[in-house]
Amino acid sequence: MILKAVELFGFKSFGEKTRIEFREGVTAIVGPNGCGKSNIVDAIKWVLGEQSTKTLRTSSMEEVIFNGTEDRKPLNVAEVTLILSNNEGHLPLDFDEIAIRRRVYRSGESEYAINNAPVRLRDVKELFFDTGIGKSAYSIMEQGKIDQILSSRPEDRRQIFEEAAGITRYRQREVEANQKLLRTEENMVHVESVLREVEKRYHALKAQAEKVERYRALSEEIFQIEIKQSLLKYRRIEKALVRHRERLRERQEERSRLKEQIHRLNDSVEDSLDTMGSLEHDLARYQREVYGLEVKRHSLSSQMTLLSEQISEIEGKISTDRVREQHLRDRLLRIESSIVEKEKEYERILEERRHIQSQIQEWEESIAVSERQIIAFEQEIADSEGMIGELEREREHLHGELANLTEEIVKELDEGLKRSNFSAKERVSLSHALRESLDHLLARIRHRREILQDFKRLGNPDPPFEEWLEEMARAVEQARDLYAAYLATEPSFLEAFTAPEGIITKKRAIDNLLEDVTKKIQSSRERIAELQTRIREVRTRNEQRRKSLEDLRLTSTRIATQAEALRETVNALLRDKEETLSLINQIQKEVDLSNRRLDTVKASLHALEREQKALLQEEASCREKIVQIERNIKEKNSAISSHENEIKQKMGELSRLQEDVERLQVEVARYEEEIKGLETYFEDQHGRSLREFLQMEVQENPGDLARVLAEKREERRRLGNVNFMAAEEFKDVKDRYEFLVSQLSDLNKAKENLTTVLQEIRRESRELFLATYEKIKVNFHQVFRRLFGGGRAELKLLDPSDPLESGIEIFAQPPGKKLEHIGLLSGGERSLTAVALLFAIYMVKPSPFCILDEIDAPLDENNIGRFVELLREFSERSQFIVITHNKKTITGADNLLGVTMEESGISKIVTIRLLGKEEPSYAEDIV
Ligand SMILES: Nc1ncnc2c1ncn2[C@@H]1O[C@H](COP(=O)(O)OP(=O)(O)OP(=O)(O)O)[C@@H](O)[C@H]1O
Repeated sequence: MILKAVELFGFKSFGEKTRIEFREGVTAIVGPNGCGKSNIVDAIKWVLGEQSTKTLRTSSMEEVIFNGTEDRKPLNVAEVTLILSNNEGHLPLDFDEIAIRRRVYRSGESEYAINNAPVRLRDVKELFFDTGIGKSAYSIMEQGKIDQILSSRPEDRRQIFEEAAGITRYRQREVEANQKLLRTEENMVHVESVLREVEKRYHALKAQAEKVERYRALSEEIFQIEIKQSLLKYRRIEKALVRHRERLRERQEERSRLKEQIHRLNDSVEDSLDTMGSLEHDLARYQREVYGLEVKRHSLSSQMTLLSEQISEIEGKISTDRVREQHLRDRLLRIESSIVEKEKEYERILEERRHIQSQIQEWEESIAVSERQIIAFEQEIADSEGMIGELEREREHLHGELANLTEEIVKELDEGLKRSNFSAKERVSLSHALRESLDHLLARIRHRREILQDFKRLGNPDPPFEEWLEEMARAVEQARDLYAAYLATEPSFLEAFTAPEGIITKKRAIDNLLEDVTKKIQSSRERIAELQTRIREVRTRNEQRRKSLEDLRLTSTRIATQAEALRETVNALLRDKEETLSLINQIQKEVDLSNRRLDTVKASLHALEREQKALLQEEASCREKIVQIERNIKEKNSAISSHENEIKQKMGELSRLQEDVERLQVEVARYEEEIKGLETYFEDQHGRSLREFLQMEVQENPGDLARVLAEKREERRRLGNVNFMAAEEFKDVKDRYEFLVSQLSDLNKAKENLTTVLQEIRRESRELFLATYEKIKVNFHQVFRRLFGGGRAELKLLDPSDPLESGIEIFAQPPGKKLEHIGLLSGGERSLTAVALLFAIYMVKPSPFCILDEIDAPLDENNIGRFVELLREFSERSQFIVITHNKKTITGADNLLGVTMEESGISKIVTIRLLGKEEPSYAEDIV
């Protein structure tokens, strides 16, 4: 984390909006006295939550707002923003850059914001817990702070040690826990005092409530006994009522049953009289029926004889028809087999005809193809003849051109020869001379060879070669001269003749064209002759095809006639078949008809037989019924007289029952009236219905109940006056009392928890503090020796038994001096000692950035050197912003910021980066 920038507006001398950018390493802020350097430090402290006006060097918080100058009006708001880079996550916020802003208005309103979101001062403080940064931490060191470190009160030094130990957070938690503990104890005291009050009332009301309780219990018991007494009476009457009702119901049922029986007997007598009437009527009817049935039976017998004769006649006709039908079926089989035969023959002929037809079609198609071929050949002949005409016209034209060209060649040749003085005579004589010379040379060579052979034969070893060669060379020279003279006679213009664009070349081209044209004419004529031969051939073939076609057509016609005749034969056979089939059908119909008639006649005969049988049965049954009816009439007569006797007896019984029923009805009404009276009395007495308690069981006897009731009533009377409100009041007080007791117990538990937490915090704080303190102690001695070039320094806990409260004493022994309490050191020595302590702390817990405001002022040249060296060393780990007037410190810085007051009373920032290189003179001026 580094401090990237500070933006100020309206803060002290920064009346204009100013942004001060910081970089890593050591930055020196320089400028004349009173130009506003320390105001920058104040601004940073202010944003970090400084509330002390003394530390801010003002008398009130509004004084930090720009007060105006002679030329500028005062402002109403002061605002400072710190911009920190949080790439390494030192601060517990998930942002790479954090902007913390504080604003104060003249009205006194103040506000904080982190990344533009409004926050509380507490949030800002918590953000920097244990980072070494903060209004009272060690990241900002100024003369006042040096004094604080070295002040005579050892307790004041503790804070920076605690910050380095990282126990600020624990301190905060401890304070909070202590506050909570205090609040808990206060609450306990309060709860206890209220509880005491409530407890007194609780006991007083408890006794009254118990009396009310007893009174209510007795009343309830009395009520219960009274219910039981009433229930016993109620049940007694009810029992009698039920018994009487049951008896009444029995008598009524008996009466109904008797009435029913009498009614049934009357009905039965009436039914018997009705039955008698109908029986006599039936008897007469059956006697008439028997007579009728005898007559019917005789007529049926004569009909049945007639039908049997008809059946024999029909059966004879059916057998004759069946013989006829068989004859016809044999004939039909014969006809069908000849139809199949003829159909096959017909199919074969048709197949043959189809075959011939397809042949005819093929011949016709090939004749048509040949005709088209002839037409194509004739067309090609016509085209070739047209082309021959054109070629002949071209040949004629080329002949004309050739004649003209030949004339031109002759003319040009003559002119060329004339121009070149060509002499044919001279050329011929030179060619003769050349030939002669060469012949002469050849003859000489042959001659010398013969001489050489003679020399060899004669054995003369030395022929005159030199002489011969001399002679030969002369002869060759002569021939060469002649040849040169011959070449000189050749006319030079001939070359132009034979050149590619020369006239001879043109002639050759025309010759070639003529040859081409002649060849083309020749080949076209050959093609015409060939085509004519092919046309003749094709026509001859077509003639033969036409003849074959004619034969095929004749055969086809003949086959068609045969097919027609066969079709006729088949049709005749089919007609014959139809006729035979219809005859067979007719016979079958007749047979069916005869069969149906036979069935009908047989059915009629059977029906008559059945009818005859039925008549016999009916006659028998009628006779049986007559006997039965006569017996029934007798029985009915005796039943009627018995029923009439029974009715008389039952009527006597019925009048006795009627008297019983009327008496019981009077009894039941009396018991019902008694129950109603009991219920009304109970309701009047208790305001509740007795019916609510009908299910209740009563074990006791009436005597016991009466005795207990008298006792309970006496006890209740003895209770005297009762405060019925006491019970309700007691309930409220009891709830409150119990609530307070439970609260007190909760508070006790909370107190115990807080005490444990506090012990834990103190234990951890103590361990952390001691570990850090020991490290700082060792570092302090080492850094001191470096800064002083020797000597000794020590830290001491004033009360080692309570390190969290103990003051810290500093002892220092500069080289060559005695170990002394720091109060006795010189100003410079004190500053150097404080710086040593500061760096010793940094070694344990480096603060991410550190601001030193003129802490080098009291140091001499030697000490400044060592201070700057240490500063540079530590700048590897932390960012240092140093306000200084010292040139050595300035020279040791990486960056320079100048503060000026170009306009009186308004601070302005000038950035000077490379001191002594880019703008040395300006830096010097500012310093
Ligand atoms: N509220 C304010 N409005 C305007 N100017 C103010 C206000 N408060 C302080 N100043 C001016 O700020 C200046 C003091 O600035 P500061 O103490 O930062 O100077 P410095 O550069 O640290 O000086 P030195 O080097 O002497 O310590 C004074 O001129 C004072 O008038």
